[in-house]
Amino acid sequence: MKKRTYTDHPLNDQNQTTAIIKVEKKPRRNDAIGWVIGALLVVFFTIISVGRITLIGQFIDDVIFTFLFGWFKYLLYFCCLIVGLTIFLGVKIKIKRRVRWMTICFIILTCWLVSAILLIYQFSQNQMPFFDQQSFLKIIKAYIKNWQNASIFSPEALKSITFVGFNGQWITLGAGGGIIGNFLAGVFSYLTIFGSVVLCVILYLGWFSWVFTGSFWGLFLPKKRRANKGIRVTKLWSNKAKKIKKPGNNSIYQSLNVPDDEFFTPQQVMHTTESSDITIQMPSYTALHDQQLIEDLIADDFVGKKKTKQNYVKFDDYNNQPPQQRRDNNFTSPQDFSYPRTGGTKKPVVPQPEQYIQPRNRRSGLNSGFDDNRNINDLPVYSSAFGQNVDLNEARNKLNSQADITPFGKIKREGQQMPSPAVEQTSLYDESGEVKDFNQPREPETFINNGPIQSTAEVERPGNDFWTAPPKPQPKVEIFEQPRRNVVIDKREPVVTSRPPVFNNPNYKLPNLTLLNEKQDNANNNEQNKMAAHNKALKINEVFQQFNIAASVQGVNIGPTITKFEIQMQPGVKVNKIMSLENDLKYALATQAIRIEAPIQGKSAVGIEIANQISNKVTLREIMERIPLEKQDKKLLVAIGRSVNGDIIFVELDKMPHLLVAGSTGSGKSVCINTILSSLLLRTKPSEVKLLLIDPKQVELAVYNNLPHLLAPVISDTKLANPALKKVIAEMERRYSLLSARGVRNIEAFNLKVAPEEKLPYIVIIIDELADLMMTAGKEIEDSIMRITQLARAAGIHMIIATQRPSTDVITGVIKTNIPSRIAFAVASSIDSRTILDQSGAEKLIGYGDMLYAPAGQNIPTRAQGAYISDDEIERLVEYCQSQQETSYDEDFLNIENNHNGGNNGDLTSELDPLYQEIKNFVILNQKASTSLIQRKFSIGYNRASRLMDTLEENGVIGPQNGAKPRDVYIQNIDLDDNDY
Ligand SMILES: Nc1ncnc2c1ncn2[C@@H]1O[C@H](COP(=O)(O)OP(=O)(O)OP(=O)(O)O)[C@@H](O)[C@H]1O
Repeated sequence: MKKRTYTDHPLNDQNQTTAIIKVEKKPRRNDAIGWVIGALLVVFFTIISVGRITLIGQFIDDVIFTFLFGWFKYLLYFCCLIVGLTIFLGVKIKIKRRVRWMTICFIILTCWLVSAILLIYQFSQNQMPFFDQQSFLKIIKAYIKNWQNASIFSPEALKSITFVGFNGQWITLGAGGGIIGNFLAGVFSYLTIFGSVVLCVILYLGWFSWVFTGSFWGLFLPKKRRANKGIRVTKLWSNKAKKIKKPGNNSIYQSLNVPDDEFFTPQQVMHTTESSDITIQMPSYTALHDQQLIEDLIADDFVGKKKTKQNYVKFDDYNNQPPQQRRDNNFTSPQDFSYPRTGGTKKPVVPQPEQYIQPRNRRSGLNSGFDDNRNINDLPVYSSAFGQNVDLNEARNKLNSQADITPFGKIKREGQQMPSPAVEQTSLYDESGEVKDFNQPREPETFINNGPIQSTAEVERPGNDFWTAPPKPQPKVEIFEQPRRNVVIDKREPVVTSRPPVFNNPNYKLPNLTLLNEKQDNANNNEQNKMAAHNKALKINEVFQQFNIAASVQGVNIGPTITKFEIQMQPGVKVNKIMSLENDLKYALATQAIRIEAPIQGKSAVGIEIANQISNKVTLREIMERIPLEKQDKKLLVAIGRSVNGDIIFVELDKMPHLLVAGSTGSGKSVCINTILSSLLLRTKPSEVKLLLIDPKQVELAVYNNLPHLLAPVISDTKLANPALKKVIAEMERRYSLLSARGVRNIEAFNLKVAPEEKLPYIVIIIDELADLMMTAGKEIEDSIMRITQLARAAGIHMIIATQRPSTDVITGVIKTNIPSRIAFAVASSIDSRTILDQSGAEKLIGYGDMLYAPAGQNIPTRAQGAYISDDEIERLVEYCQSQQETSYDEDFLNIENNHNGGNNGDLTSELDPLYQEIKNFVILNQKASTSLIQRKFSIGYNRASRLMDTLEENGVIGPQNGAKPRDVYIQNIDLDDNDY
């Protein structure tokens, strides 16, 4: 059966940002009574059986437990009791198949061991021979006779049968491991009775090894070679604690603790539990409601009757909002809502919106189960209250217009189109693999992972409260059309000269992965690529035959954009012979895009990489979803892409510690930078990572301009780049003195020692076109880069540099030496490739994100398809981050601009912007002032808007920036004509 995950869900195939979810009052699950009755029965039968109370108890004890399991029955009774109690208490335990097998093996082995040891005891009493041809029969016969004598079927027991009370012996010597144990001990007694024990002990050790390492021999292998697939137990629970407990890295037990007043994505839980063999869901845990709600939606029929006691929640919208915002936003309807929880502690207090969808026949008939293949559009359509057929999409639209909620929790602005996710292509690779360390323990630490999935979105991480100010509500943006005039109130207070402390929103929630596009089902593409690969393999073999080379294709890896054929040669054939066939292969396969890797890293095979017939996009989301659990607290972990094998590649920037990205124009550099930036936004709060973006091209990084993570506005003036880098060097030196004062060696150790508000955030500098900077101030820039890259690692400062001119005057020897990790996208010539990677190969890449990735210390680069993120997704992410916290730049970095402009910051009024007067009027009339509002209203760029805000502040029209609070407008309801500010 197809494994079902949340992302497979038909609702998610709809390419829609919103799913309508119905929440109805459901105080108790329907099956709860059944559970309690079941639990009571289990406990009841356990007690009467173990105590041999009543005839039924004696019968069950004798016939099922003692006969089969012998002494082991007491352990089973204990387990039954525990199971009964857990059901009764509402604890749910989900066990994977391999654990069931492990349990069965444990029972069998234990029974065998007990019986075998008993035989040795009998041998010591001279009741049992060392070796006998009739051993097996004797043992079985003796066991059955013994059992019968001790059971209610013994002649004595039958004579004096008691219906209630104890009867018969509790422990009979012959019981041992029951018929199971005696059977095995009997069979293996032909190895002599000691041989049987020894074999059983060996198997026991193998069993332990299986449990703790995932393989029979694992425990006996050196640590490095162990599969490390031991069983994992996850406990899901929730309480009022604000922090989620961090799962232990190595322990088999992990605990996912979700504060019960917050919501989290089903993916987060599903992906956590997917990697777990035993999932224990505590009664306090209520998070699967979301999933339940989706399933209910699918299971429901839809009709249009109106009903009052129900609420509709736009599932994605709600999940995507920070709790603070959920509370603060003035939704027209619903205003405040919460999912009802089991136990019914929180009830929705909601003005009831009109209702268009209503469930019918819950869990009955056609809809009672979950059908993997059902599409939401296949759902039956019933007559609606509007006298016409309404399908789900229509209902959804109608609801949207009523509810007036945008996907990101803001008030919908008239005429504004909400971003709809672009359809992404991704490949469907086998996702059931396991976590593989790519090049550990080498640094930088890079991981390729196909394995257990862990969504990291929205996981509150402990120890990261760098906050300096209490939570502030997000302002609601409103625009008044009618100005009020003629009353003058000057609200000005004494001018505050010092900058307010940097505001950090303590309720800042990491963006949810649902903001990113889903991966698309590429089954068709994969099928076609598979067929094409088969034909290509035949052609490659033909070429070898034609040139009398004893080699053939032995393996094929179909990646997202490239297929890699593994060629094996007969002994004595030179690798160079295959290399020399490159042009002939190109000819035979009618393609230019061939790259030969000789040999493949870690294999005695030569790789021939050929572009796929159809390429699949690799989405950022599919990579982020597969970050393993143990990496979830790594702040600087960023997604790179997928290798030709379909493995996930991601990297920790702090281990890297700097990255050079180069490739010709249109090869995918900017997308790569965007995925790196987006990975950081998805995993870090503004207090944890600060970004300095230098974008001489002016267009690539402009979208990030309002991010709360920024140290300074995106620097697009090349003249400002070096002063900014100098500021970073100064910060680096300051950090070094802080580190040495504390006697620590790096920022991680420092942050562990200091109070939350003193913690230092990481700084990531991104330069998206080094060539432009090198042209303006080559030597100085090179010096600054050298200083930062040489020293900044311990201070938590990392640099990513991109360029489309991989020539030696841009990527100088100094820069190359100091930036050991490189990504090469397609370039024009092998010389360019050598400049980037010190070897050729990048000239054979096919562009569009096709890359060679060479982390520090890895000689042979890995070919990969870069992760893709669309502009829509980036906008959504940025908007989400911005909606939670306003931008507050570092004063030092803001001063760069002023200093550089000749220190004319006190002279802002001297060159008034032509829009100044108009904007001032607008601000006063509406009593609202924010950079983004002005940007939107007057369609101007960020820099200009923020300059205008500064001027307004300078002139006393508005107050200083105050964290997330809206700025004060000092002049209220003014007669504009009388005002000369
Ligand atoms: N990982 C990827 N997957 C799929 N398509 C990609 C990927 N990366 C880039 N592309 C495609 O290539 C186009 C160019 O990418 P990008 O803008 O990143 O190139 P660039 O190297 O930054 O170019 P320039 O230097 O001119 O800015 C994108 O618009 C996109 O269509």
